[in-house]
Order: sequence, then structure tokens, then C-alpha cells
Amino acid sequence: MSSLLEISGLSKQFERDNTATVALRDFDLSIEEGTFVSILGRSGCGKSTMLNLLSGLTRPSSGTVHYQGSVLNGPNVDIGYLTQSDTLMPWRDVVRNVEMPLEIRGESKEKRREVAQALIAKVGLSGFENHYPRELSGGMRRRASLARMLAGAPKTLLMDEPFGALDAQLRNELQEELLRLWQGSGQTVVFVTHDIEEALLLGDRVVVLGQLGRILLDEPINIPRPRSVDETRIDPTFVALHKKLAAALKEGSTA
Ligand SMILES: Nc1ncnc2c1ncn2[C@@H]1O[C@H](COP(=O)(O)OP(=O)(O)OP(=O)(O)O)[C@@H](O)[C@H]1O
Repeated sequence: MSSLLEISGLSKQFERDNTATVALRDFDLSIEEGTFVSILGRSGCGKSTMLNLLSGLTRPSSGTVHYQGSVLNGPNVDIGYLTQSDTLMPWRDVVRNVEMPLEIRGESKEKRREVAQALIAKVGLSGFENHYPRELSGGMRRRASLARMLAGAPKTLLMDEPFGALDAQLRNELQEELLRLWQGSGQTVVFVTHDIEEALLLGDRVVVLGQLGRILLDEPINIPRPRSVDETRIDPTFVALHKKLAAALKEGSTA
């Protein structure tokens, strides 16, 4: 069976003032359809560069990304990307931002509003439907962006540290909500984080990256679902894997 995403020999370097910075070197990874893959790595190891390449938004210096068997040459409507930077439309309020993907798809006004309102409630933004992005906190903007991405119901979701800026309690609530929404959806998720606990709570598999995207560990996470944050944290498998991933990250940063 071929994988949904097949990444081979992927490298990216940036040129500036006649100096080249290598961000990712010779990266290979296969991602199966319907799986939730956490990509764990320290700051600067090339995670965002890798997601940009998977989204088709940037072109590799060498290597290829195959999506559903075809080379990915540009953005694909099936792939939703929640970037680290804010991409909400400043002139649209929250509900109209969230409605955007549905609008593009030509859904009726009633349907758009219904789906958007439900997602806004799920990300905890009820009451802020008519606020503009500038009137929201950073964490609220992240949540609005998340709701907008989910509104498009893409087959594949690329998420770059979506909960990094949130307080611990809200982060846990949204992690659980994301799992609820994902479970049974058939969607494939590539979730980038530098948080070991988050990678383990969410993923079917955690891929640990070192410098230049070198794969330090590729570990299946056999913790039963549905997972609640509080119960999973004390699961013996979770505790053992936490140690293993921490050791891999540490080793990678000194290698
Ligand atoms: N547009 C760019 N121009 C030049 N260098 C870049 C560019 N984008 C990324 N880099 C460099 O590539 C390397 C990897 O960056 P990247 O943003 O992919 O890391 P990351 O793992 O996502 O980090 P973080 O967790 O802090 O977001 C870094 O050394 C960074 O400085």
C-alpha cells in the first residue's frame, strides 16, 4: 500500500547575501492515511521548513513530496495548514474568518453560519463571533485560525505548534477537542510540537527530529484511544515513552 505522503530526499536551503543556510537535509518520511503523526523537535531543527514543504507552499532545493501518489508542486485544496504566523483576515470578524473555507466551497449562508458557530464554540470563542482579529489575544487568534482550518474539513491537516501560546488548561482542553474532532474522521494529521507530553498525548506515532531534520527516533504510540489528558499522563506506557523521547531529544542536541 502506498502512503498518503511520501517524502524522499527532501532538502531545503535558504540563500541570503551569498550565504546558504541549510534548514533540512535529506529528509525521508512516509505517512499513512488516517494517522496522527506528531513531529517533535527542538527550536530551529527544521520543523516549520518541513511543514512548509509538505503544504506545497515552498519548493524544496532537492528531493520530492508525493501526495496521494503524485508529486506535490504547489498548494493543494485537500491540505489544510495552520501556520505559526497569524493568517486571519484583519477586515473580517471571527465568524466571517471561520466561514471563509465554506464560502470558497460555495456553501449556503445558513450552512456556513451553522458550521462556523459550532466550531467557534468548540474552540471556546463563543461570544467573540463579531470581534475582529485585532480585538483578540494571541491565543484567541490561534483558536480562531484553528476553527477556520477545521471548517474547511481538509483531508490532511498540517499543524505548526497550534497550542504553544495557550495557558496549560486551555491547551489541554483544545488537545482533547482536537482528538474528539479527529477520531473517526479519517483525516491525516501532521502535528509539529516541541512539547514531549503533547506529542505523546496526541500521536499514533512520534517522529523525533534533531538538527537539519535528522530523524532521531520514530516511535509508535500504543496508548488506547480515546485518550483523556489526565488519564493518559499517568499511563505506564506514556511514562516510559516520555523518558525515551526525552533521552532521544537530549542525545540529538549533543550529537
Ligand atoms: N526564510 C528563511 N531564510 C533563512 N533561513 C531560514 C528561513 N526559514 C528558516 N530558516 C532557518 O532554517 C532553520 C530551521 O528553521 P525552522 O523554522 O524550520 O525551525 P523549527 O524547528 O520550526 O523552529 P521553531 O520550533 O523555533 O519554530 C533555522 O536555522 C532557521 O534560521
